[in-house]
Amino acid sequence: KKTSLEPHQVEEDTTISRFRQYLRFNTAHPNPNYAAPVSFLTSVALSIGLQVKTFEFVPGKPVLLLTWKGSNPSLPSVLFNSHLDSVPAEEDKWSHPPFSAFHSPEDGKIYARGAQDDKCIGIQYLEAIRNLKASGFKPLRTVHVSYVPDEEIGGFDGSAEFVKSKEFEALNLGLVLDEGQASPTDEFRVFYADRSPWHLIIRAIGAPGHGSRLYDNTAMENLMQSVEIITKFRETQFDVAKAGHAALSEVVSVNAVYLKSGIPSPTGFVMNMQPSEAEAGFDVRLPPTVDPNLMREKISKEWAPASRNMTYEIIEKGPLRDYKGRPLMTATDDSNPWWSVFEQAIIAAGGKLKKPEILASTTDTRFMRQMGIPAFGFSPMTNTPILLHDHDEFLKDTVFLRGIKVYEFVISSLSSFEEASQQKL
Ligand code: MET
Ligand SMILES: [Zn+2]
Ligand SMILES: [Zn+2]
Repeated sequence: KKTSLEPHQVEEDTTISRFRQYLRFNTAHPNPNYAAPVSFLTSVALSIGLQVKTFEFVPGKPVLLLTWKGSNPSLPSVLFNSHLDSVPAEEDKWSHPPFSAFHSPEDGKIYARGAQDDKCIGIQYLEAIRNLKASGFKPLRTVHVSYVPDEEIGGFDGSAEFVKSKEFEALNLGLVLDEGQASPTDEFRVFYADRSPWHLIIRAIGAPGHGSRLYDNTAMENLMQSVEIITKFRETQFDVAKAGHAALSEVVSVNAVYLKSGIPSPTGFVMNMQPSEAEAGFDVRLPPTVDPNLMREKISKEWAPASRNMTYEIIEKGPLRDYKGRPLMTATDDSNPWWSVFEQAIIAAGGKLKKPEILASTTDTRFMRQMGIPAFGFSPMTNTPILLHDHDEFLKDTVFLRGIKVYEFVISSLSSFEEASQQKL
């Protein structure tokens, strides 16, 4: 096979075909197909010679666990996690159907919902293990690979159940790797914390009346005042980041995702009636450094004050603190011996590593960190635009294949790490 050509210019690699096969399962919410990808991954895992177990902590929501036993299984093991599910895609706004995994012969881009988030790593883990096995490598520590459901809707029936199980405890984990985010530059990105999501719903009520009247305290007026206050807060946070005082992931983000009011009519809305109820929904993300109680206070006093006939609901999507009450952060200094092993593995793979970051979005690592297990977020995608949850999500074949090489270094280094004393967390 000619190696001077880019992968998309030669007959398609079987590795790429497996990636595309995995991408073609429609795992989008609200009805993700879990059975088919789990059976596909199972057969790939068996062909590599991994042990396979499936758990259903919640019926119909499988957790697939693959195991490559180490020569010293009494040492804490390493887990490589990814999620099976995807967010939906607005198909008519995509250049190629989101579950077709179109592979462009021109530039090697593979288009699919999940190409970056996060089916790439799900296949890369397996291909890296396949290659390591073929090279004769034997891990010292046991390596586990897990595929979990429902991450995109909060992970409550997935990782949250998994980490509470006796099966999870029996894994005796020393370290977890999970998804990260693409890097637009040639530096790899690694994440030591996530922001925690809150779904905030604010509701206003007010006197209804004729659409022509000017009077005080309508539901819409109450709601829109709050929207203005929240927009100002959003600006202050954004300005801190724009001024370079913090990364975007180090401030609180609040983004309106819906506004709901009006009295429906067959042609739209009744226009000459002022509605008596109005509601807005926001995606709020809190960095681990922020005090959630101060945010709660702000919401109740400024964003949805009872004095303006407002109520609110905060739906906390997961834990904010670990089992000892500490913010969910993994150390990236000498206090965490895994850190330098990981860092060295990237360097050995010929990669450059950006300073560790807080992830702007949220992953299942918060459930692992909650248990006191160190976890890094990492998806080896350099020179790639950040397209998670966007239209035309893609990953270039060459980037995907390089990621497998990177994981060969990462998996072999982490699983060979000898240090006997375990990090005390
Ligand atoms: C609703 S929990 C968060 C799930 C998803 N990974 C996100 O960051 O949006
Ligand atoms: Zn993801
Ligand atoms: Zn996602």
